[in-house]
Amino acid sequence: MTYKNLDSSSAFKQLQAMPASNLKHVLNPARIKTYHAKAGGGLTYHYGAMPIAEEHLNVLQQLSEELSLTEKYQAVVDGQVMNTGEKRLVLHHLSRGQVGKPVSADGEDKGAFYQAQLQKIERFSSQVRSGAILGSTGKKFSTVVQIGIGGSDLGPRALYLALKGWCASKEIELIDAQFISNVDPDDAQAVLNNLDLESTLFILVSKSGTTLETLTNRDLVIQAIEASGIRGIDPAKHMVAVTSKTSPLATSSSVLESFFIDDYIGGRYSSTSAVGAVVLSLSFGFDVFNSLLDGAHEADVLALNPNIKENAALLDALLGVYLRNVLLYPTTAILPYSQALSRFPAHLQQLDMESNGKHVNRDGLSISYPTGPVIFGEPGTNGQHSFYQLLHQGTDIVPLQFIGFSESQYHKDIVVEGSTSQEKLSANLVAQIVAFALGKDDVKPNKQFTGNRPSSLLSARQLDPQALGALLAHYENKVMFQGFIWNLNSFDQEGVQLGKVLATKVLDGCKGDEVLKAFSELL
Ligand SMILES: O=P(O)(O)OC[C@H]1O[C@H](O)[C@H](O)[C@@H](O)[C@@H]1O
Repeated sequence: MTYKNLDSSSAFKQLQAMPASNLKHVLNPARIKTYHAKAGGGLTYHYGAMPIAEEHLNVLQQLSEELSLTEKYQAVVDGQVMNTGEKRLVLHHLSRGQVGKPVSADGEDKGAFYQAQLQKIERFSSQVRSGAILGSTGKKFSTVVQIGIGGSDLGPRALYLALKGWCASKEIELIDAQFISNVDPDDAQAVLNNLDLESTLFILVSKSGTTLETLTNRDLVIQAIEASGIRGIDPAKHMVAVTSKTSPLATSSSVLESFFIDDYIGGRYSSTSAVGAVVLSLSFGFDVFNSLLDGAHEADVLALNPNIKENAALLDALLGVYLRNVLLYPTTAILPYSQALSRFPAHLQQLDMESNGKHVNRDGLSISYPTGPVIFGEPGTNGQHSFYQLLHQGTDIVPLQFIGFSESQYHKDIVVEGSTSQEKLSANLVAQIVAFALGKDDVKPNKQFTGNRPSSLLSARQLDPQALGALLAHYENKVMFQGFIWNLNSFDQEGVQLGKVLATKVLDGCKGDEVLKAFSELL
């Protein structure tokens, strides 16, 4: 298996020498019907509006082989140490099914460990949902509140919002979930204001068990419960923990129950582990969460295929690198035409930018080509009335990743002027792809659309648990493959440490650091 920097790849040099296809000339119905690949969970990845032709795809296939991309993925799922910075295995795929060989570490079978945690979560969540486990004053739990930040917040929150409507439409009994993440006390207070504490279960989630924001919010919540004056209420009976066995939280006796993850699942990859399992199983029931795992596993299996035309995540990764490293586009927008995916772009921001926002390769050596793009996004059509102006006519070209579904979740809709709202939503999505690709001439310069602006589309019939699981895994695998292409270690995040260290110094009175002191006096 070869590890080398992208700029030493002969396929990459070949790609750089090839002119891009102009979408204004190549986009046609036949191409749209041909350029797609299955992405699992009923999802399809469409790449007809990418500025490439068969020649580019052939060279991208060579690039994939030259850089041993699927072999590296195989090494991940077989349990090799692929997080080189922290010398750890990378096992998030195993949290939703076995893709490679059985993996043992720390003297245990890791697949069995994740399964055992899932079984424990299944039991606990069904006992809470049935009322077999009650709050300390005898009330049934009707709300759960996840306290966590980063990967312990963004993914689970995005998935909760994504499935709430689908579950309601299936008449699945919902336990409402809320989230506290920011150390800004107003975040916790805004959630606490509307809670009936007697029927609330808090889920304290921190893999490390040391994150300042999360521990502070835990204390804030405990104090609020103690100060509530509710007779007989016991904070310990209203809190569960999700953490790693080695964390300081693991031995805490002040929780009702603990669920475990381990150091081999990074925070931003932890939505399919206990980090997402507890809140989603409590809210929707374990079966819904299990279907999400099935969709993710299906996408993981597809991602092993060495044929890039049959491997949506790999192809998306390669096309993304083409846009970033050959055409030198610095950003990517995530545009879900689904209100339920309102927090999905925020999750992808962490997933992508914390994984691949790196300037040294996996061996710690400087690299001289661009790596991860800036990721941002909002649901359509809202974004159309906001930042799409720049996307259509700005001086930077921003590659676009559309996500869309032909059916709504609730199936409640109205016909106005001959079309349903869902049809209007889909029509807008299609219109945008074509407008970006083909543009429009006009005698007035300010009304001209230059076009040739690339996009892709991930689509499915409906945003259901399988499609959502596959969507999540698609992006995790895309980011992983891009990390391999850039020769990065995508699984550590040293870039977030400096700010944490300096914030501690500020809290300690800056200890001789004049600049920190000067700034801290401003607030
Ligand atoms: O789950 P925790 O250990 O509390 O970590 C929460 C988050 O904080 C860190 O600063 C990392 O940048 C994130 O990757 C992580 O997800």
